[in-house]
Amino acid sequence: MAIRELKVCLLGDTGVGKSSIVCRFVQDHFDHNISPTIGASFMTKTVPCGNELHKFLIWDTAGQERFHSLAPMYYRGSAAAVIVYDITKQDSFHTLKKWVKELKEHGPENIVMAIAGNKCDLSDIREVPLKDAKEYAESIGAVVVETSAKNAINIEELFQGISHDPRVAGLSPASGSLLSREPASPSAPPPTCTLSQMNKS
Ligand SMILES: Nc1nc2c(ncn2[C@@H]2O[C@H](COP(=O)(O)OP(=O)(O)OP(=O)(O)O)[C@@H](O)[C@H]2O)c(=O)[nH]1
Repeated sequence: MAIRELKVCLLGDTGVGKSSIVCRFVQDHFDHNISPTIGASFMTKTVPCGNELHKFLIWDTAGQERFHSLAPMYYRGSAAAVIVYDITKQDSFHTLKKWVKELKEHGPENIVMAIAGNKCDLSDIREVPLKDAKEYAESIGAVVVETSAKNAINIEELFQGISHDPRVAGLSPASGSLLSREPASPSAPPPTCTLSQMNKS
C-alpha cells in the first residue's frame, strides 16, 4: 500500500489547545495539566485513506509570542496548517487571523488551511460565534470545525478533512510525498501512533 507523508503544523495563540488536540489525535489522551510548549514538539500518526496510508508528520508549535519567529521553520514545506483558536477567547480569534495573513504572505502556495475552534465543551462561555468563524473561513477558502480536545469532539474529523482535501490528494509522488510502497493488503491496517518527541517544559 502506498504511504504518503503529510507535514502538518499547528499554529495559534498560547493556551488555545494545540498540544491537547495533537495529544487527543495521536494518543487519545487529554491532560488537564499540560504544560506550555517550548519551541515545538513533533508527533506522527498514520491513518488509512482510501487505498493509501497517510502518515501525518505533525509539528505542534509554541503559541507564546517569544517563539513566533521559529514558526516559519515549521510551516515551510507543510501540506496543511491547523490554525487553532479558543471559542471562549475573542483575542485568540484575532491571533488566528494574523497567522492566516502570515501564511498567505510567507507560507507554501496551496497550503491547506484548517481552522479549529477549540474548547467547544465550554460553549456556555463562548465569545466567538460559530457564524463569524464560518464566514471568515469561507472568505479565505479554509475549512472550519469546532473541536474539543477534552471531550474528543471533531478531532479525528479535523485531520480526516485534511487527508481528503483534493489539494492534499493532488500532491504528486514526484514532489516527494509518496515515500514507499508495500504489498497491497486486503484490509486496511488500524491507525498507528508514534510518539517521536515531546519538548514540553
Ligand atoms: N475545557 C477545555 N480545555 C482544554 C481543551 N483543550 C485544551 N484545554 C486546556 O487548555 C490549556 C492549554 O492547552 P494546551 O494544549 O497546552 O494549549 P497550547 O495551544 O498547546 O498552548 P502553547 O503550548 O502555550 O502554545 C490546558 O489547561 C488544557 O487542559 C478543550 O478542548 N476543552
